Amino acid sequence: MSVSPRLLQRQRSSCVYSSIHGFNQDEIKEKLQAFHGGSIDLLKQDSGIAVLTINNPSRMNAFSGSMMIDLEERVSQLENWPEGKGLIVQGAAETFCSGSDLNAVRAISNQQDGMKMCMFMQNALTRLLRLPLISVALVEGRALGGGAELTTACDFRLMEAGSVIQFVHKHMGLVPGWGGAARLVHLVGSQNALKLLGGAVKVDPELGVNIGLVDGVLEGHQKTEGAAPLLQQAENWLSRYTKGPAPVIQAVKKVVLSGRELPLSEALRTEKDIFGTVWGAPANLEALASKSKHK
Ligand SMILES: CCCC(=O)SCCNC(=O)CCNC(=O)[C@H](O)C(C)(C)COP(=O)(O)OP(=O)(O)OC[C@H]1O[C@@H](n2cnc3c(N)ncnc32)[C@H](O)[C@@H]1OP(=O)(O)O
Repeated sequence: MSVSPRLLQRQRSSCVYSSIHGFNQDEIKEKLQAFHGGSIDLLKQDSGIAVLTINNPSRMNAFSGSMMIDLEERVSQLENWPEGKGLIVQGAAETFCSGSDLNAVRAISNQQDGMKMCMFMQNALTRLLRLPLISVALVEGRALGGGAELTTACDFRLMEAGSVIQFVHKHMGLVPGWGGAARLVHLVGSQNALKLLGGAVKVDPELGVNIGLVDGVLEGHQKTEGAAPLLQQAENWLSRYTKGPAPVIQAVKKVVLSGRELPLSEALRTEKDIFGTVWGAPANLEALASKSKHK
């Protein structure tokens, strides 16, 4: 698939690492490709809500090398989706993700490869978080290690009753490397982040809600009679934020993102630019026309 120069430029500006940091994406992709298995599947729906599925059930949806490459490609597709409004990230076969595939980790356990994989995944997950879509991680079963980090690359987290998010890195002699620690501190504050990482705490839905990591708890559809399928519950939850025209929803995400990531003056200037894309645009004119009392 050929990528347009504008899209390439947008991708680069969303990345943390580029050639000036000694990062060569093609080189690490070649290495990761050797560790195959599983896939990352993308379904773009007419509703403007896409579903991204981490699919490697025989390994509890652990990330193989080829799945890391898949993820980056799916993010590229989502960056180039003008009709998009929302995104749900889920795991296949009733569990979320057990982190990186330990077989692949063993094979690239040298310092150099580890750093390259780390930069590749930080770039991919930063681009995921910076998509102009409102995103939700739907946690069913377990989100462990890199799987827990992946949940923090979404705007919101929903947990099924009985599910667990656990930063198990300490047990592996590691710390998060996919950007999960930095994002966790933003989400729950440094005190709570230190507790979760230092204690490799099992976060259940109740604890998750209490510390502000989790935004909603869904009924387990297999345990609760009459409960809707989890994905349906997640789509219903998300739809309150994605109702309306795509350019407006994307603008909402962009102003919040710039407020979150940029120094105030820069965020204000960015907000002005984004405001300029919706002011006088069709949705704005239609809304004005419907207010007949104020003509
Ligand atoms: C910067 C990123 C850092 C990281 O992500 S490091 C990786 C962190 N993740 C982990 O340490 C999780 C390791 N897995 C486990 O603790 C357990 O498998 C887990 C997820 C609690 C499930 O336990 P059980 O329900 O008892 O099932 P099980 O152990 O028999 O697992 C079923 C099959 O899945 C495999 N699996 C699970 N997690 C994996 C992983 N991360 N990499 C590779 N394979 C993995 C496991 O080996 C087993 O396979 P098999 O049936 O024995 O062939």
